Amino acid sequence: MTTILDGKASAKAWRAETKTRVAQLATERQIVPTLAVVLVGEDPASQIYVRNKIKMAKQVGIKSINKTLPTTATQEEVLAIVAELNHDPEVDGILVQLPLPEQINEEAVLLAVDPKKDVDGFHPMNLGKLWGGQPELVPATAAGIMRLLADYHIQVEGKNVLIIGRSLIVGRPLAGLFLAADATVTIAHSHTKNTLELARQADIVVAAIGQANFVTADFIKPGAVVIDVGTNRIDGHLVGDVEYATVSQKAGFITPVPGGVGPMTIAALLSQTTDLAEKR
Ligand SMILES: NC(=O)C1=CN([C@@H]2O[C@H](COP(=O)(O)OP(=O)(O)OC[C@H]3O[C@@H](n4cnc5c(N)ncnc54)[C@H](OP(=O)(O)O)[C@@H]3O)[C@@H](O)[C@H]2O)C=CC1
Ligand SMILES: Nc1nc(=O)c2c([nH]1)NC[C@@H]1CN(c3ccc(C(=O)N[C@@H](CCC(=O)O)C(=O)O)cc3)C=[N+]21
Repeated sequence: MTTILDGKASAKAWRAETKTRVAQLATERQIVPTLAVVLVGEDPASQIYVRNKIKMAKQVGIKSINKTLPTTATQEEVLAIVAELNHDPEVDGILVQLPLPEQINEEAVLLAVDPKKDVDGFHPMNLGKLWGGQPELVPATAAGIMRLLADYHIQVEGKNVLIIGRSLIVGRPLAGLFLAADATVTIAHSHTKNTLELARQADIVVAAIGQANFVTADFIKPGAVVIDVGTNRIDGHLVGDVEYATVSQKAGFITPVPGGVGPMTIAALLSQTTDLAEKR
């Protein structure tokens, strides 16, 4: 029997906790947690994220500020907006949607975000803290995945974890969190020669690749935990990186897409924005 890791339900419970904290900030300190989102261009996964994020923020009482720029925006324009948000005392968290269009230097933009407002945890200082074993501001997808595992009482300590994908948004920070939680972590990427063999030995497999149905039942040890981060649009449908129909027959636990990691990402972001507002 496979247990479906219901990210939608878990995220709902987490948002309810956040909502209580937001209400407390309003009554006790007249503070409204505020999240600023910078979106440059029209990346489809980013558009899904931004749309859901705005809706959920509203639901818990967090104020959203949206800065949307065309695909043709210059680096100076993006940096000017980041500087403005850094200096705005009402803004608790700043999130720059990735990927950025190619004319913009991603590293320079992420470095420009005030590390104290870096709600996405992408600033080198926050990534350094995470890799140093002292996580503070943690990328939302990674934080959301760890919370989902905890909600289902899935033990991480001593487990063999394979993360497929090494992006700044998902693979790298998640590896840092699993390591901090005492798992044995392997990261596979496009140069890895034996991803299939590595996956077959893993107790927990995380797919963060961006290719529909990449992970098939062949990859999975019976009873393993499968976390599907992929958000691929195929003929107007959202599908993950895992071939759900077959893998769900073999796995012990699996996240669906939609309704798995996505909602947890948003819940994590709202919780972390509230953490920052509490520190004002
Ligand atoms: N649900 C959510 O909350 C979120 C969902 N996503 C989704 O997750 C997916 C991944 O996103 P993101 O991490 O940003 O993607 P990136 O494109 O930045 O990274 C993809 C990673 O997959 C690796 N990869 C590509 N092909 C293979 C292969 N054949 N074997 C092993 N590894 C491979 C790449 O390796 P290399 O480094 O060598 O190129 C890279 O590290 C996307 O579908 C995205 O939309 C992303 C963030 C949050
Ligand atoms: N700086 C930055 N941080 C990110 O975390 C980031 C990013 N940039 N760029 C884009 C990717 C993608 N991403 C998603 C988050 C939630 C859903 C989500 O809510 N998914 C719902 C979709 C439901 C629907 O269909 O609307 C679900 O899976 O159930 C999707 C995608 C975050 N990313």
